[in-house]
Amino acid sequence: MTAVRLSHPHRPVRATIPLASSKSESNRALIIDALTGFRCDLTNLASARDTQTMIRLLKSTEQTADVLDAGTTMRFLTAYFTVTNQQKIMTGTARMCERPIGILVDALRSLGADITYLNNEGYPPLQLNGFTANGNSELSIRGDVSSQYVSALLMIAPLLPSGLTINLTGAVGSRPYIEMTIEQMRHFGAVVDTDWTANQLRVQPTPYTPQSYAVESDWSGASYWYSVAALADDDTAELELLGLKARSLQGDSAIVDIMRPLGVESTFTETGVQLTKRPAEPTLEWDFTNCPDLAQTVAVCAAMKGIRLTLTGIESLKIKETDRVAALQAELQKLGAELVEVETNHRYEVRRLMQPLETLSVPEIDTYDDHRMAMAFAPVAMLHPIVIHEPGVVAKSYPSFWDDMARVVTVEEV
Ligand SMILES: O=C(O)C1=C[C@@H](OP(=O)(O)O)[C@@H](O)[C@H](O)C1
Ligand SMILES: C=C(OP(=O)(O)O)C(=O)O
Repeated sequence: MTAVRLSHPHRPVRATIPLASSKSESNRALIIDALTGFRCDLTNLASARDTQTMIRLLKSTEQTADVLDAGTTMRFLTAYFTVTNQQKIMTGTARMCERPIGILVDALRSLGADITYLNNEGYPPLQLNGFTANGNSELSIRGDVSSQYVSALLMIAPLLPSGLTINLTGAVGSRPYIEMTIEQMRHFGAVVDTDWTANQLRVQPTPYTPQSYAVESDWSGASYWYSVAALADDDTAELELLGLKARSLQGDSAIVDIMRPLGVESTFTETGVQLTKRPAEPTLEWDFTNCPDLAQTVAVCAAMKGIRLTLTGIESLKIKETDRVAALQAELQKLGAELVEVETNHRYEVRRLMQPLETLSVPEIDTYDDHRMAMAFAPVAMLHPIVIHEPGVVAKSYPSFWDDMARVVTVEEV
């Protein structure tokens, strides 16, 4: 399928959305399960390609582990194969080989890993040549590039002879993902102390104990439904999102607070969360340091509602599945909007050019091999027909996205 055309919101806008399970929770649970010798009972694991790839590679006896475009799978498996002394070649898509990994490799080397770069220094592909713990039990690591390096080190730390103390230097981005890792580790019996004033994390050499674990629905995937509700031109719109909890390990549950001023009220029920409409506010400023995966959803939604949005904390978007800042800049223009850097200290604004929607032709959105570009722009269909190219990209995190979308709009292959 090369494109889908989305149009004609169903009236009234009323639907129950099954959602996908969280790939972030799934991939952590799978690594920890592997470190217990596969003795845990994991339920509701994600159907996301990133998680299915993790499952496949954990079981594979092949020497090359191709993670495709899955960042967590690359970073977590690099640490896992290292600590379990498996000699592997770690590789992925062309884009994965442009996503930095040197900070994690340096940290693993400082613990006794023998790792070589097969192509460019600091980037996959990597060759893992073996591991002999050298007794080092403390390291410092930058916290402002990717939290996935920190999560990867934390999860293997209970297996190190003296545990591990991690000192995070500089600003810490995506901290809720580090906290998710720690909470899941504790669930499986790890002993982790945190001192967030000193940005120090201490893991004792206490082995994991096998437990059961049920993965929650994915809050990042839920964000697209918040945008659908915000853009619905129907004050009675009601969406029920299944399997989400008010007390979540996922930092992207911040979408509840972000979307209130954009016109969406959340009510938690026994089965998930109910979205209803409320009046929107004319401006919003949000720091996405803790929830970078929400930035695209909120930028497109604000652009379509004519809300002036100021975004900070989006620097890490440049090293994700694509340069998401550049991709947003190019594609928002097709909606008569723009994303501009207003100050050099990474402060951006989304501005909607006051072009009436009716005068837009049907925008054709390019997706840059990025699932979140496809899903962030899809809710535009609540107000104006839209074509999304390469819709298959959603498989990375939310393979059933278009089936769920067909519950609220007409989805046609074109
Ligand atoms: O640990 C995780 O599960 C993730 C951490 C975040 O990455 P960064 O830490 O690189 O920002 C996020 O963008 C990614 O989708 C998933
Ligand atoms: C950035 C993402 O994933 P990863 O870094 O795990 O590839 C994402 O899912 O938006």
